[in-house]
Amino acid sequence: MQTREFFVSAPGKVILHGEHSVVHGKVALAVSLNLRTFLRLQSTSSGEVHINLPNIDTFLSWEITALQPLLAGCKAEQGGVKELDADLLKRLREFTGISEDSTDTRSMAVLAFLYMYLSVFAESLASITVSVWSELPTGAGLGSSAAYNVCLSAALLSARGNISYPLTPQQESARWSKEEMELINRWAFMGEKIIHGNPSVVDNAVGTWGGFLRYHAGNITPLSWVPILRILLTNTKVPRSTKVLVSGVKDKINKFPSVMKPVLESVSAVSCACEQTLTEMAAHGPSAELYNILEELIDINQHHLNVMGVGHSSLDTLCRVTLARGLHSKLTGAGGGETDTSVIQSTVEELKACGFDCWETSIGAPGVQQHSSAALSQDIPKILHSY
Ligand SMILES: Nc1ncnc2c1ncn2[C@@H]1O[C@H](COP(=O)(O)OP(=O)(O)O)[C@@H](O)[C@H]1O
Ligand SMILES: C[C@@](O)(CCOP(=O)(O)O)CC(=O)O
Ligand SMILES: [Mg+2]
Repeated sequence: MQTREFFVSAPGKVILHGEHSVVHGKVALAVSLNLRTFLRLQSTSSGEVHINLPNIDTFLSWEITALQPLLAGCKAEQGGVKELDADLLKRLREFTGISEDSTDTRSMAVLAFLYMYLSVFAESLASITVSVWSELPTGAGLGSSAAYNVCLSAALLSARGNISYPLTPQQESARWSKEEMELINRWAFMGEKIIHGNPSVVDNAVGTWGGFLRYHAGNITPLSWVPILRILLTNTKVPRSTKVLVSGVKDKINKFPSVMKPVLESVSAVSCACEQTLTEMAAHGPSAELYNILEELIDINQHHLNVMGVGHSSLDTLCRVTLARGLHSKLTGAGGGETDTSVIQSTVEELKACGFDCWETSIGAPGVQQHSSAALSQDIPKILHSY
């Protein structure tokens, strides 16, 4: 390992349309958020691996000699990671005592970290300390798991020497090459598989590449012509697990295939209609009529998501409150919408009175990056250094 300490970050995401149906091969439109997860990796000589996850109050360490036996029989990945190593995952579950049906926040984060660390460093386990802190709420549908996995993947692969450290001494932030980012994305997907069970690739793709993406059946197309959308994010703070929701939708499709398949198809059509409307806005300028179409599509999609069984009474409250002020909302894994200025403040106040967290954020942030410590707001290195 060449560098003693370095920092990386990756953004969260909002899915405009296509959550859940994307898992079943349909079109999704997603955009990165200007809310990021930050990771500090430090090489040490302690003979231990430390992970500090202050957002979820988790601080753990292991002796490398205790981890080494878990690798018995494992082949080191030569960069072409495609499938989860089920045997390694099983040994890790036994070692950590994390059962297969666990969706516990801490357990999932620890399992994803240990799996990636052991796989990437299989040839020679290194003493490192990894600290991760995020601006994203955890488990609120904003892709915190993907931002976490993308950061882990980028940092571990760099530290292992599988990809470069792109930052030069003159730079504040830098990105990896296309090939390196593809590798980051593939390893991040392994982490998503551990946390989500059956993820699409959308969240880790947005965390890796950033910007606005169209995703369909393995093909990622960046969209560069999107008009400015103001997104009012609302976190209803109702705890839920993506893994459980995704598997619930699958059960529903299996139980009522002829009812549910047209719903997935319709969501896909909503994504395409939204994409077409955004293209028209970019070509001819936004108009009230086009914004109206975007709003109607949001309402239609939210109804479809309710049909899939991933709604919640708190989301119904949110939609009711915002609609009373002429705003249209849908969940994004769990929440999103679009707006006009004077109405926002009063809507935010009313949503906060319902017990929800609410904030406006910008979209289209860059994907995974390496940063100099000086380039980060002072608070972030301070938080990451304090563990
Ligand atoms: N900052 C973080 N620190 C530690 N673990 C995290 C962090 N952010 C996300 N995670 C992991 O990701 C999980 C949340 O993933 P998920 O249920 O997919 O929700 P979402 O991705 O919408 O936030 C958490 O339970 C935790 O295991
Ligand atoms: C529901 C889904 O479409 C998005 C999940 O997003 P999040 O983890 O809830 O932020 C699942 C997926 O695409 O893997
Ligand atoms: Mg997630």
